Amino acid sequence: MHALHTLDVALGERSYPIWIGPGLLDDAPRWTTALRGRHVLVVTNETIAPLYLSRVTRALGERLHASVILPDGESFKTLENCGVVLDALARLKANRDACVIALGGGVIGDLAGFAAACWMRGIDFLQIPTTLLAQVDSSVGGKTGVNLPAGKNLVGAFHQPRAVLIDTQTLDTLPPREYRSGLAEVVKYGAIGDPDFFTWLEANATALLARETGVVAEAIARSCLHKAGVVARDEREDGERALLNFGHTFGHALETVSGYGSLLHGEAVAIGMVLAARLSADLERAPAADAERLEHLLRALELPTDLPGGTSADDLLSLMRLDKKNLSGRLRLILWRGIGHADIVPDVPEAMIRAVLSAEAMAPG
Ligand SMILES: NC(=O)c1ccc[n+]([C@@H]2O[C@H](COP(=O)([O-])OP(=O)(O)OC[C@H]3O[C@@H](n4cnc5c(N)ncnc54)[C@H](O)[C@@H]3O)[C@@H](O)[C@H]2O)c1
Ligand SMILES: O=C(O)C(=O)C[C@@H](O)[C@H](O)[C@H](O)COP(=O)(O)O
Ligand SMILES: [Zn+2]
Repeated sequence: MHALHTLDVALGERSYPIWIGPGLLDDAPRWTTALRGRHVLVVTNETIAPLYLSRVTRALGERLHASVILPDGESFKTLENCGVVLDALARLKANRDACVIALGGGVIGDLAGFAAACWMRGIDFLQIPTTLLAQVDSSVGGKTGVNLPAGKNLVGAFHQPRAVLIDTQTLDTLPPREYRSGLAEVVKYGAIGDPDFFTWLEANATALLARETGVVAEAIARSCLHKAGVVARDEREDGERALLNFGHTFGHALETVSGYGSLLHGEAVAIGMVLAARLSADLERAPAADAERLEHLLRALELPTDLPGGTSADDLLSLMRLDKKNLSGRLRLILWRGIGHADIVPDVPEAMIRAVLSAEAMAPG
């Protein structure tokens, strides 16, 4: 057993706790303090509901509550399903002191959080993340939203949760591929800002893959600490927060061309980080050896590092032009100076991006 760990996302009056520990779902006296009013809507999906929903609803006691159980998958992170959640809030007659509980991975967290941001112009929400990816990244920081066919997360709002409850035992039921997908975002924190953490990840790759409890708990806590710090300093991505998008300009384009189906978010980010590192080396901003070290760590964690066969550079570039970091039609990418140091780089020549995509598409295996 590992102790409860509490972190804080410091945002003045809107500060909130991140509770991390095993079995926290059953610690209702702690997490129900985040619920202010009578009405509670739990949003989850058809995979998670049979595993964890009853433990959440049991804790709600006398409150007026209802649940929305969505179909499972990235392709359901849509405006239409946001509407399904809003309709459920209407049926519940939820007032402005109601709370939406997001019980699930990043898809549920982003969508339920966006519905909470929209209902009556913004009500509380509580994040109960059940994937590694959601525990280390998406549940913290208040980026909520949905996809459009034209691109990832193109519609959304910044809306912070009231609290984040990370029950590390929920990872026991998470499929291996989903678990590995979360490791990509963990590697990201080391890659962009914490060389010591990167070295720690290299040393603990086998233990992480084997899901050794203490090592996983430490990876979660260090990731949340990094993200909470960035969010506290730059909540709305006016500067530093954009670094958390390392690998995402490529990654989001890959997810979109794959039709939000074949590649998981973390897998797309892993490939995207390798592309960003190689591009940085091509631009002589970073040592090529660091790109190789990143690739090596991702491979050790059994994550993909190559573009899927048949990916069109033109299709990816066209999607990258709609990335939210771009300004006045100009691409802005997150590149790096090597392990632990990332930068926002405007005006990266498209020919260089095309070259890295084409070299990658032609590489063997
Ligand atoms: N808001 C942010 O800051 C942020 C950050 C990173 C990613 N994201 C978004 O998060 C999404 C990806 O999140 P994800 O990787 O959690 O994917 P996901 O939400 O699709 O969950 C992955 C899979 O695991 C299943 N699952 C969840 N918890 C489980 C459990 N405990 N046991 C068994 N199965 C379980 C889900 O049903 C799903 O099939 C993407 O849409 C991405 O854009 C958002
Ligand atoms: O919290 C952030 O800021 C991030 O960029 C975290 C990313 O891992 C995450 O995938 C996020 O949803 C991407 O944001 P977007 O602004 O590019 O949609
Ligand atoms: Zn991400």
